[in-house]
Amino acid sequence: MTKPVVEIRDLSFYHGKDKKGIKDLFLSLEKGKVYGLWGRNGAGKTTLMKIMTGLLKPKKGTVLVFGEGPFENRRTLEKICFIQENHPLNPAWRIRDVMKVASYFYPKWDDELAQETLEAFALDPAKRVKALSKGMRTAVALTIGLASKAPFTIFDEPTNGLDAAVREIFYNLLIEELEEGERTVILSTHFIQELQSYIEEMVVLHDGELVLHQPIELIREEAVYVTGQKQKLEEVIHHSDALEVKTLGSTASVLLEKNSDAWALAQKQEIVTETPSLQEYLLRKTDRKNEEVWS
Ligand SMILES: Nc1ncnc2c1ncn2[C@@H]1O[C@H](COP(=O)(O)OP(=O)(O)OP(=O)(O)O)[C@@H](O)[C@H]1O
Repeated sequence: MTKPVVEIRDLSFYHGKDKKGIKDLFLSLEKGKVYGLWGRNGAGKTTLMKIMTGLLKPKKGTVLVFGEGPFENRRTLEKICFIQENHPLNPAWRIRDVMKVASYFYPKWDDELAQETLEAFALDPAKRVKALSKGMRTAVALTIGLASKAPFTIFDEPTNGLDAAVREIFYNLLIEELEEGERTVILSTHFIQELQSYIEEMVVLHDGELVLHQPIELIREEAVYVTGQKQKLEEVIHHSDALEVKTLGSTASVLLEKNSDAWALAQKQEIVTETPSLQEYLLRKTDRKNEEVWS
C-alpha cells in the first residue's frame, strides 16, 4: 500500500489558551483522491487546513504531509498549494507577475497550463490585480492552484463569488487536471451540492471533531426521509435517533439514519421513503450539537 499523503494522529489545536480549534483528530488522505471538507461556521476547517499547510503548528499530536511535518519545512511546502478564500495577491502586480512569482515557488509549475487557464477565464496577463473584480481575483488564485501542479492542493471555497459560467470553466479545468490521478485535492466548501460530483470522499468536521470520513456515495445512502401516518410513527417521531421531524396534518416526515433503531421501527409501518440531499443530511446531522456551540 502506498503511504498516505496526509497522516494525522491525535491532533489537537487550541487558539490561544483554551479556545476551540481541533480536538483529538485522526485523518489519513490518499494520493490521487479528491476530498470534500465540510463543516458549519467555526467547525475547525480553516484551522485544520492551516495546520496541514504548515501555517499553524499543532499543539498536540502528529501531522505528516508526504511523510514530514509541514511547519517551517520548505521541502514539504513546495509540494503543497493552499488557495485560500480571498487569497492574498499583491494589488500592484500584474497577473503575469503573480504567475511568475508562483512559478518560482512550485517546482512542478506548468506555464502552459497557467496561460491556458488565464485564457479560459478571459484574464489579461497584463492587467494589475488592483484593477480586477473580486471574482477575477478568485480566478487568478484558482489559476495558481491549478498550474502549481502541487501534489497536495487545497481550494478553500473555490467558487465563492464566481458566476455560473466561470464556475463551470473551473470545474472543467479541475477535472482535466485530476485525470492523471497524481494530485490529492481538498475542496472545502459550504455549498456541497454543487461540488459533490467532483468529490470522492467527504471529511466532515463539527465543533473541532471529525464526525464523518467516508466515500461520498456511502454518505448519500446513509440517511432517509420516512413519511407516513403521524399516529403510526409516534415512536419514531419521539425517538432520540430522529434527526428532523416535519408534520403536516396527520402526516409526518422524519429524517433517519439507516443504521439507527428508529429506522428499524419505521420499517414496520406503512411508509414512503425519499433520499435527502447531501446538504440536508449534513446540516441535520450537525444540528443538535451545533446549538451547544453557539449557546
Ligand atoms: N485566531 C483565532 N483566535 C481565537 N479563536 C479562533 C481563531 N481562529 C479560529 N478560532 C476559533 O476556532 C474555531 C474554529 O475556527 P475555524 O476558523 O477553523 O472554523 P471554520 O470551520 O473554518 O469556520 P468558517 O466556516 O466560519 O470559516 C472557532 O470556534 C473559532 O472561533
